[in-house]
Amino acid sequence: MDAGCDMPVRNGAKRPLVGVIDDGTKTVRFVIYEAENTDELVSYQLDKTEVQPQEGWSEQDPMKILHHIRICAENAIDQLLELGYSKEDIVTLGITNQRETTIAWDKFTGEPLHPAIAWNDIRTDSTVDAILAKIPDRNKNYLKNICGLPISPYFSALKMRWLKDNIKSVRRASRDKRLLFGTVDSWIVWNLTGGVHGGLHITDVTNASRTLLMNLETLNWDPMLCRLFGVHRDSLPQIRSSAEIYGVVKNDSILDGIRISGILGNQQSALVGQNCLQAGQAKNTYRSGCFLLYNTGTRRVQSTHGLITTIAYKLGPDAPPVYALEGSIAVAGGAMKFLRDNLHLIKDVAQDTEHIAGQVFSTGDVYFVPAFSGLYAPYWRKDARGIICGLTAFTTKNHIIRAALEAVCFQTRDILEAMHKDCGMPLSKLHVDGRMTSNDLLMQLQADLVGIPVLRAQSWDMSALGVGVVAGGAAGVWPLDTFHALATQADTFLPTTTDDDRDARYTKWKMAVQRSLGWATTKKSITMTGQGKRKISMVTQPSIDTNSPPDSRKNSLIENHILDLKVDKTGDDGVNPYVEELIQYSARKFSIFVPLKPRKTEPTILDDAEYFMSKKECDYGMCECCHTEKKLLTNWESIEEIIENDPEIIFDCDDNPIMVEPVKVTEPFLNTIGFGAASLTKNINFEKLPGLFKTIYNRIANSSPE
Ligand SMILES: Nc1ncnc2c1ncn2[C@@H]1O[C@H](COP(=O)(O)OP(=O)(O)O)[C@@H](O)[C@H]1O
Ligand SMILES: O=P(O)(O)OC[C@H](O)CO
Repeated sequence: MDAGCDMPVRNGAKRPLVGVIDDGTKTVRFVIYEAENTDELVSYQLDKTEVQPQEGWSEQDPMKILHHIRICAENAIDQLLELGYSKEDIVTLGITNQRETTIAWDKFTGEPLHPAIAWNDIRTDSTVDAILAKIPDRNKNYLKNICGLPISPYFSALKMRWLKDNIKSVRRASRDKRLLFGTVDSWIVWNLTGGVHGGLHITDVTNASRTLLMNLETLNWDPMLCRLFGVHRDSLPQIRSSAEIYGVVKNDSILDGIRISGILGNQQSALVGQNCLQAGQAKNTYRSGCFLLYNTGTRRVQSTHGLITTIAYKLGPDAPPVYALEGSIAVAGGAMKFLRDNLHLIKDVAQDTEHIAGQVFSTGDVYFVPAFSGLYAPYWRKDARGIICGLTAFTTKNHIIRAALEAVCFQTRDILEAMHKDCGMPLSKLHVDGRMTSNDLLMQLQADLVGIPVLRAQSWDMSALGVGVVAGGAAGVWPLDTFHALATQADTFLPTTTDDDRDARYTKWKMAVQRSLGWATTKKSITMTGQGKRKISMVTQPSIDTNSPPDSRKNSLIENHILDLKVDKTGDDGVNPYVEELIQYSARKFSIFVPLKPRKTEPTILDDAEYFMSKKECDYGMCECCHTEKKLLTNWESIEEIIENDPEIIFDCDDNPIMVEPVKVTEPFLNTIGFGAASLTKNINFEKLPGLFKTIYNRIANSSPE
């Protein structure tokens, strides 16, 4: 803090103020604290609108996030004025945010290139499969010793990769070196600190550790991971510590001129807010999701039981990183919103859940596994889907709502069991926070179902407090040891069940989880996704039989026909309009996967990196692919093989999609064409080709230049 500042006087105390921006999945808040006082002075909150354009997709409007922050800050500061403070009394700002949610924007215009892809969006399901296909044993934990995370749609690298694969403006921005990627903290800081006029493109270690791209040892972007996921380091933010003065707000908002000195992902922030600053301390935060973090100090513990290793905090550029083991639960409070908005079983989450669920003494043996977007820790099963089981004619909505509350508690037990196995020591008490913890029934159920005391924090919002302390510390107004010395007051809920009771119930929960697994097939048939109609509508000049059903992949093999795969860079800005169409409608199903080098028998991660280096992301002329003639090779033998591998769309080194085009043949049903050095011919039996593929073939064939 600047010495000699004239600080506000309230109740005889002279304390500077710390403002906190808290961008959650469903809400945005602005909170103001007096330094060294853990009670909120004022706060203002707005709900967000989540957009779900397709099943499994979850998007947010990046501009609205900024707008909401602005409104929340203005309203909170209005309240401040009423208390006799002024805006100038806020000496610094901290930012805490939903993690993993990914935004791509244009460095020169500041425009988002796509809505933010939220952390719980599972559109990258098949991207995950494409990556896993090239990893030994399809081992989703293969990268864990580098970045601490399993390969899952949850993490940002998959979302970045999806954006590059699917969104033309993102590819173009990448080609023109205008692309910036970031988690929400980066987006907020860049905009607050000037945006196109020199905004800081930074993130903190805790957020970076959620991308799948940061090396936990070096605390920097890992070159191999960047190549593997096809993300260029130039588009990534600089990784900074969680507590330092990064810069000053430079925009026309009410926050203009205030320093920013703390950034923490919201779960790490809650760990700090709960004062879990010693190795061995843990907290569980119940919000839209639920996240249990266990501080392992400067030791990086690698879980063998489905937990992830993450950075807890790094309190200054020269401070050592502190690590945590995390158990992530995708759906906690989110299940309550589902009961309200989708099933209409309740009207008001806060008032109704406790009241209605409290009218019955048990769930009547009903179990609700809210695996809406798969299951995270410790299962990491993206193929799981939600189930409610054990229904009888006796079941009422009371039982179902109670089962939804219990689901959070059982999932917490799953995590505690894994943590116990990893750390060897069971937790003797559970510190909890988050808005859901205002539900007393939930708290009692939690204690009963895990069998240890549950200690509820005095204030539900530990996420805002955590980064408030950290930002205040970096600005010199909130020494961490003062905070550390504070005993956090808490309500305690003691278990009232026997071990046998709770183990019997837990066994039943595990049975329910088993039933939820494997529900989502990776490749849904066109009928299931409702895409069939849309795809067939692109048929304009069918010249090969298109009557076979579009999803009849089983009969799709043909011999004796030929496709030559080569690059086409015609059309304005280098993108062939048919390629666009392919991308939009069909290419994800039928484009061709193209390793430049023959595959070795045992693929390794380095092969994969090499592949992406050469095809997906090149260093603007420095890599192999720039010298390669743009005709494509594949060693796949059949259309089925292509479909089975669900290949990605292919890009050249300028990030333009590469055309998959049939060769101009004089004899239409030529038997065999050999493999040339720079082109591939494939033998395909058109009799068995699926209708959709024929349509694409014809479309391209008819458009081929003479
Ligand atoms: N009394 C309550 N009982 C059960 N769930 C609640 C209660 N109050 C809020 N919730 C749930 O907790 C979540 C609130 O989280 P919030 O702090 O607004 O989250 P986020 O940061 O995830 O946007 C919502 O999903 C809501 O359904
Ligand atoms: O918005 P929350 O509080 O559910 O937090 C989301 C997490 O940060 C996702 O990892």
